[in-house]
Amino acid sequence: MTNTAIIQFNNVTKQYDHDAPVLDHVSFEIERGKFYTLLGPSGCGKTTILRLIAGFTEATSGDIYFNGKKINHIPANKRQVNTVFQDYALFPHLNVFENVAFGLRIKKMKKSQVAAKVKEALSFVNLSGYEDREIKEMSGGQRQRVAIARAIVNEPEVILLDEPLSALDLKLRYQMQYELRELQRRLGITFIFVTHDQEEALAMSDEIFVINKGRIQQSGTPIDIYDEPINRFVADFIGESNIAKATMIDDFLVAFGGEQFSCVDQGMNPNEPVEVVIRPEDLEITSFENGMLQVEVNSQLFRGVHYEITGLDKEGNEWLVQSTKKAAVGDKIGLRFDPEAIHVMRFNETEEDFDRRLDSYSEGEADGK
Ligand SMILES: Nc1ncnc2c1ncn2[C@@H]1O[C@H](COP(=O)(O)OP(=O)(O)OP(=O)(O)O)[C@@H](O)[C@H]1O
Repeated sequence: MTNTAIIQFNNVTKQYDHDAPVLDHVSFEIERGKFYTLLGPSGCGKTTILRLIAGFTEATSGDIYFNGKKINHIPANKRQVNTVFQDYALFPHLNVFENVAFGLRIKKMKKSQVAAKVKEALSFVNLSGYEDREIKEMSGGQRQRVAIARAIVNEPEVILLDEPLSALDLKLRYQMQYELRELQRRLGITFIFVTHDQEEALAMSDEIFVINKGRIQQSGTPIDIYDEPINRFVADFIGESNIAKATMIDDFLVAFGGEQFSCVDQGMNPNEPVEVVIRPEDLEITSFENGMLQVEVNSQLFRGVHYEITGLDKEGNEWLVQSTKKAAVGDKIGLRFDPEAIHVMRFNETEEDFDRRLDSYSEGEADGK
């Protein structure tokens, strides 16, 4: 475990009854003081990870550590963790002050200290002066802030946020994304945020875990995950992508769309079937003759800042391009791209498989193979 790791999952599996596991041998580390996002489609196991960290449920197998100590059987109220729920779970019959003070009162803190801490927490979320308001008199965004104040007032080491922005309209959602990110920076507490919205994850996080079917597919910074998706699921889930079936002819040479291209990837088997990703913004439109790939335009949409054009290559792959250039349906155009824009992926490889593959190369080198 690294020095800064605050939470560690070691081969954690969670299974209900005899169903397939909801989490399947999940291992990861959470470093102190960063903003993490668990990103994945509905039912992939995001909330289950939060519940295991909070102590609302126990792992079927595997170990969970907090600050280096195993916490598998430590009850929720003994953990240095607070949760902000999707529906905020505020007490409707209590005013803002009492909602925030609730946890401190349970701890039997002195009245004067409670008042000072609640005041500070409310000022952190820009709600100073709202102490006496009823919850029903607060807007969605304000309720959200009360829920956050209630979590931070306990001074936890980690705050878990389960889709906390999903009930807000788009404009407020953007504002709260900004506020939450700023708040995390100011407090320096570790935030673990759950969402199924990839844009939200890219905008807010230091680190993202992309999860599918109970397994972490990839973890990394937003830029790593966007630029270097490890498999089709991640490439597809994070932003718009062009994904095509391809053949890795040799190191640095890949074939797709009926042509061969230089690329920066290596270390696969000769003629291994793979998939390639090229982001739409990395494709440039040129004349048919000058195209590295030649396509026939089959759709065009004006999106305000650019046109979104799709075209089919001679193998029938569809390529989406974002361009300020116009092209009409039926036009034959060429596409150009840099070798770095081509990203080669092995079929269904997850991060763990990838790491194992890298290890096996270095072991091979050490053996002199
Ligand atoms: N108490 C339970 N008993 C049986 N199955 C459960 C239980 N809780 C969750 N599950 C199942 O575990 C799977 C993962 O659920 P989880 O809530 O972790 O997903 P999620 O990624 O947070 O989804 P969402 O975005 O829809 O909240 C789902 O298939 C769900 O039906």
